[in-house]
Order: sequence, then C-alpha cells, then structure tokens
Amino acid sequence: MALSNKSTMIELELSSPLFFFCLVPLLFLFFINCRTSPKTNRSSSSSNKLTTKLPTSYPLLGSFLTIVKNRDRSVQWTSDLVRSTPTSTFILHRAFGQRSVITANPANVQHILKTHFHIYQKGDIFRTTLKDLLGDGIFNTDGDNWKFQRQVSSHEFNTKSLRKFIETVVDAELSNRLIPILATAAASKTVLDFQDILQRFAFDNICKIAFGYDPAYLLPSLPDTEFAVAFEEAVRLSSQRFISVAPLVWKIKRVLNIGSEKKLAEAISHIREFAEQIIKEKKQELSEKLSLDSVDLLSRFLSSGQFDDDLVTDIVISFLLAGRDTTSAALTWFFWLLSGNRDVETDILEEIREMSEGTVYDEVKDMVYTHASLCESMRLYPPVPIDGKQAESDDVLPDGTALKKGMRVSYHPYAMGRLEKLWGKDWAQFRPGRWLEKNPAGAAAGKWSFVARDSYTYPVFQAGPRICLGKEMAFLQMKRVVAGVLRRFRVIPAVDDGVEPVFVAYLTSKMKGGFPVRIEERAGRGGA
Ligand code: HEM
Repeated sequence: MALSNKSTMIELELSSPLFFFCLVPLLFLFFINCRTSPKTNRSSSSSNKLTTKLPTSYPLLGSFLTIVKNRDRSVQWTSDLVRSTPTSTFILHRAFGQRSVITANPANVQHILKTHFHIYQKGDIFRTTLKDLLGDGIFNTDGDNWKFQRQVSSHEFNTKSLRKFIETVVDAELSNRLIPILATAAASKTVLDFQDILQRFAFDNICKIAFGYDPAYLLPSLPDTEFAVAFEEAVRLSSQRFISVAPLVWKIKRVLNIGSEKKLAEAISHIREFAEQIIKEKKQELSEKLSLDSVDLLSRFLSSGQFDDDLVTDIVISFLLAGRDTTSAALTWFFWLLSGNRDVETDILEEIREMSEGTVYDEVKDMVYTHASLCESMRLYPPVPIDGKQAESDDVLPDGTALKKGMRVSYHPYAMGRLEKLWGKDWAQFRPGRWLEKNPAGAAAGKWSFVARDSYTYPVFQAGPRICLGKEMAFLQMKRVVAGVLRRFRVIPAVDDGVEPVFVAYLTSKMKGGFPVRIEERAGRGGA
C-alpha cells in the first residue's frame, strides 16, 4: 500500500547530497549548542511548564530535528502539543526561519475560515505544491476562479442530483459489487483488507459522479486498474512534497526529472491523458444529445461552455481527490470503533430495522442515530486531520497569536476532537449519544433528534465559504453503506486482542497497513 512508502521517501531525501549540502552546516550550529528557547504565542510562552513541552528551536534549524523524529506521527505529535497549551495554539519553528501556526482553538478557526476568510487563502505554498496534479481546479485555487467553479459545481449537489446519486450510483455499487464480495468472504472465511475495499468502493462512486465513467475498481479480483493506480501514486507523491526537507529539494528533482518527481510526472501524464480521452468521448456524446440528462460533473462543466478542456480536466481531478479517500477513511475508522462498541452497533441495527418503507433516499436521510455515530467517529478520526491556509497579510488571531504575511496557519480537527474543554472529561469515549437528544413531546416523542455542533468546534468538513461541497453526499453514501453492510454482516477485526490500528495521515487519514477483517453473516438474514 502507498503509505508504507512514506518513510522510505523521507529517508531517501535525508540521504540525498542536497540534504547534506544544505543542512550539515546547520547541524554544526546545532552541536555547538547555540540554542534559543522556543517562542510560542503570547499566552503559552508565559507558562514555564507549557514551554518545556514545546520543541526547542535552534538558529536556522528551528525544530527540524524534532519534526523529523516525529515524522511518522506528526498529526498525533502536533495534536499533543496543541492540546497542552492554554490557548490550544502554538508556533512551529521550521528550518530556515519558517514559522507556522497550528491551532485547535474554535475562535481562531472561525476567524480563519469565516470572519477573516479574505486574508486566509490556499496561498502559494499549497498551490505550487499541488499545481502539477490539481492545476487550477477548485481545490487548488482562490478568488474569482474558485468562486465560479464552486457556483457551477454546487448544482451537482442539489436534492435532485443527490437523490439520483444515492439511488443509482451508490446502490448499484453496493448491491452488485460490495455485498457479493462480502458474502463470498463470509462463506470462504477469507480475511479482507476492509480499508482497501472501501477505497475501491469510493473510487468507483466518485468516478461515476465526476466523469460518468465506471473504472470497475471494486471487483472480486481486486484489480490494479491502471487509472486508479496512477491516481493513487500521483496523490502519494504530491503529498510527499509537503514533507520534503525544503521545497527546493523537490523543485530541483522536478527540473532534473529524477526520482520521485519523475514518477510523479509519469503518473500525472497518465491521469491527464485518460481524462482527456474521456472528455473527448463526453463531448461527442453531448453533441449527439438534444438535452442534458447526464448527472456527472464533466457534462455539467462542458455544457456550461465557460471552461476550456484543460480547466475542465483540472476541476474533475479536484473532485476525484475530494471524494476518493474521505468517505472511505471515515468508514474504515467507523467500522473499527463499532467493533469495540457492540452496544452502539445494536442501536444502529435497531434503527436500520425500523427504517421507513419510503425511497432509499428518504430512508437514509432518517438515520439519525447512524448519523450521530458517524459524526462521533469522525470526531476522533477526522478524514482530513489537519488542514492549512496562508496569511495574505499580517494579522492577529483572537487568542493573540500574531501572524506575518506569508505564514502558514493550520487548524487541527484531530486535536479539536480530543480537547476536554470542548467535549468534556469523556472525550476519549466513542459515545454517539453526545450528538443526540430525545424528543420530549409531539408526534416524534421518544425519538432521537440530532444536535449538531458548530462547524468551528467541529471543522471536520471545514467551515465558512469553503465548507465541503460534498458533505451531504458523503453522509448519504456512508449511511447507505453502513445500512447495507450491517443489515446482513458483522465486520470483525482480524487482529490479536488489544492490538490497536495505527493512525497515519497522508492528506487524508488512513490505517497503517490496512484494516484486516473477517466477515460473518448475521443469523437469519437474506440479501442486502
Ligand atoms: C467524510 C467525507 C468528507 C470529508 C470529511 C470532507 C472534508 C472536506 C474538507 C476538510 C474540505 C476542505 C479542504 C481544503 O480546502 O483544504 C473539503 C472540501 C471539499 N470537498 Fe469534501 N469531504 C468529504 C467528502 C466529500 C465528497 C464525497 C465530495 C464530492 C463528491 C467532496 C467535495 C469537496 C469539494 C469540491 C471541496 C472543495 C470546496 C471548496 O474549496 O470550495 N467532499 N472537504
């Protein structure tokens, strides 16, 4: 799996001549011990106890060595740091004097994502790093270009499209692919990597939404579908640019077309060739039709006549990235948590069995307890665990942290889901009940109502003007999968008792090494 290559890549970079050329002089400075105390934000630097927990910063090197030491658990490490400061914010000193702010403070999150949205953009660092893969697609652009793409895409997420999505795309994938694979695994007592299965499921779904094309990635043979593999490779290599010793390292490799950059260029060229071919076919199809009855995004963008082919390709690739690993990450951790909380599973089953006789769409919309359970699982394991912006001008956050123009600021949903001051003493417990209240009276008396948290305390889907466009679609898809799977099967982790999966982040969160499970048919169940 792609993840296992991550640390290998970092080691490669650390052993490269470039690394020694740039950093040996700095290591010398480090060993002669001319170190400074870490400067944190105003409030936390006033507390000795807390400053000792923050990594020491050295001239030029910053906290580089500690960052490298924690590279395989950077989300957990930064989460521990941010949670240990009184304002839930700290400044990380990177090499060459670069500083970035990391925060888990809801007031700061609201400031960055909503009230001072105009100051906090994707910025040059993010855009340049992902430019080869995402071009100027919605995920990688700011200003008017972003606004227009968002406006056109939002039609894909209206009720009619969502209904069609759940009733055609998701249900077909579920009944024709996922359920048969699980039934076979149950009958043959095979161990499946459930993370891989869910990723394949999500990839087929998002390709159908974005392109109107079925890559058939979730088949019993678990094929190495060329397009899917190229996409996986391109995301993996692009995200490794973020953990490069310095951006200069990957930029030089790119110019020389060597190592990981050569592989990245090949994967991207494969993706674009493939996308261009689909665009050609789709244009042909559209020219032969009198009216637009396709639901896919590609048809919508091509028919708008506002975008050239290159930009349409960029936009579609952004959507593949947005929808590919997010729902699968959420579901992987959800099934893991459920396996250790059988009481929650029982309540979900009860809800599934009581579901209305209406259409699939209405049924899924009514699954309040399952909705709460998914929110609770994403609180502890958010699919996008940490996300960043860049300040376009000097600014001061509500907790007093000062930012200079060009500084990166990251908000940290993983840390925020673990803050006692936000979730109470039992924050570590998987308890869907914290999102629910019983209706006291009326027709729905005794039924559960969902109690949402504000999106700055729970920015799992981001918040403000750039809040995730696919949020509702994601919930519909996830609830349909949960209902389809649990109604018929039990998912049992195939790991020794007491073994916990390892959380790793890779743009989106993953279980290191996959999620091995056994599937059991529930007694007395028929089909999906
Ligand atoms: C559990 C599932 C999901 C989670 C947790 C999630 C989370 C997020 C987050 C954190 C962002 C902000 C990323 C950034 O700007 O850096 C985002 C943006 C976005 N998401 Fe999702 N997402 C999910 C599923 C989906 C799905 C299924 C789709 C589409 C089919 C989608 C489409 C988008 C789009 C288009 C954006 C960009 C919005 C913009 O910049 O205006 N997401 N999502």
